[in-house]
Amino acid sequence: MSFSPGDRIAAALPDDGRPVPDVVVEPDADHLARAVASALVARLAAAQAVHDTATVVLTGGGIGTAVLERAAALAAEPERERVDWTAVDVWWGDERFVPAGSEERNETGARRALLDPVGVPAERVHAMPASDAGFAEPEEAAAWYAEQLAAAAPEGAALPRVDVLLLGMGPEGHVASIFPDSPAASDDRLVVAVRDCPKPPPTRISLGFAAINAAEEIWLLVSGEGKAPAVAAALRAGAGPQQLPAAGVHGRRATRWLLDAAAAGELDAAR
Ligand SMILES: O=C(O)[C@H](O)[C@@H](O)[C@H](O)[C@H](O)COP(=O)(O)O
Repeated sequence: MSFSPGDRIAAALPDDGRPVPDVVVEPDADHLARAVASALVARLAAAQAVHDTATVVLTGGGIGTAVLERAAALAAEPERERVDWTAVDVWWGDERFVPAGSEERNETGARRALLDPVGVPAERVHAMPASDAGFAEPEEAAAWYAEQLAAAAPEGAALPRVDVLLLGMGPEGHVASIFPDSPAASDDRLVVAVRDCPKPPPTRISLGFAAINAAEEIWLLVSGEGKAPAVAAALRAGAGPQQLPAAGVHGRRATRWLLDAAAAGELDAAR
């Protein structure tokens, strides 16, 4: 059996005791970005219907930024389901420890693509610190961000409720800035400093697995055939999060792999 665009193949995946991930395949990157943007707006609107506010954790990366651009375009279409962007809290899964405003920062791209066009209020935009924000070391910046998360948590909880946490994935299976066989992959802190990162820039801040996996829903956005082997490996029973961080990602209620056909190209071999 092969997977066609639009197939939902969760039932075909191995059952090794993990929450069964939901896998959705779209024909190409453009369709993927549009589909994820629609789903994101609907999911945040649904969270607002229950809680008044919604919380999303953003990713950098090509497909992640394309999703934000598509979400901003939806906000300009009044007939679409609407999210109240003034009542959305925005956090990040990882960030490059470079000066504010740098094009290398995930924050810079997200502000341009979505946050500024739709008018998310400044007090709801929880950016990870830039390298010129007054922290001498990324470890201090990471500790500060963990404090911000704790301060936003409801009584009795360690973290705020995260409705959707978006992640990209690198071709070797990294998520956020947790790279294969890196110290961050076995660090149980909520937020970690990352040094000597194999993908430039070398110094970063990242949520750890403990914070990532506290999200209600995690959506992994993956496009392109270069990532097909890592997608298949992460969905194979027994994949280890140290060697393949994407395999260590499990949302509390849902883990959704949102793929284009090229990224899904080796899923047959995963079964
Ligand atoms: O800082 C980073 O490198 C990103 O946060 C990273 O996790 C990214 O999301 C993936 O590498 C996918 O990136 P692409 O979609 O651009 O391949």
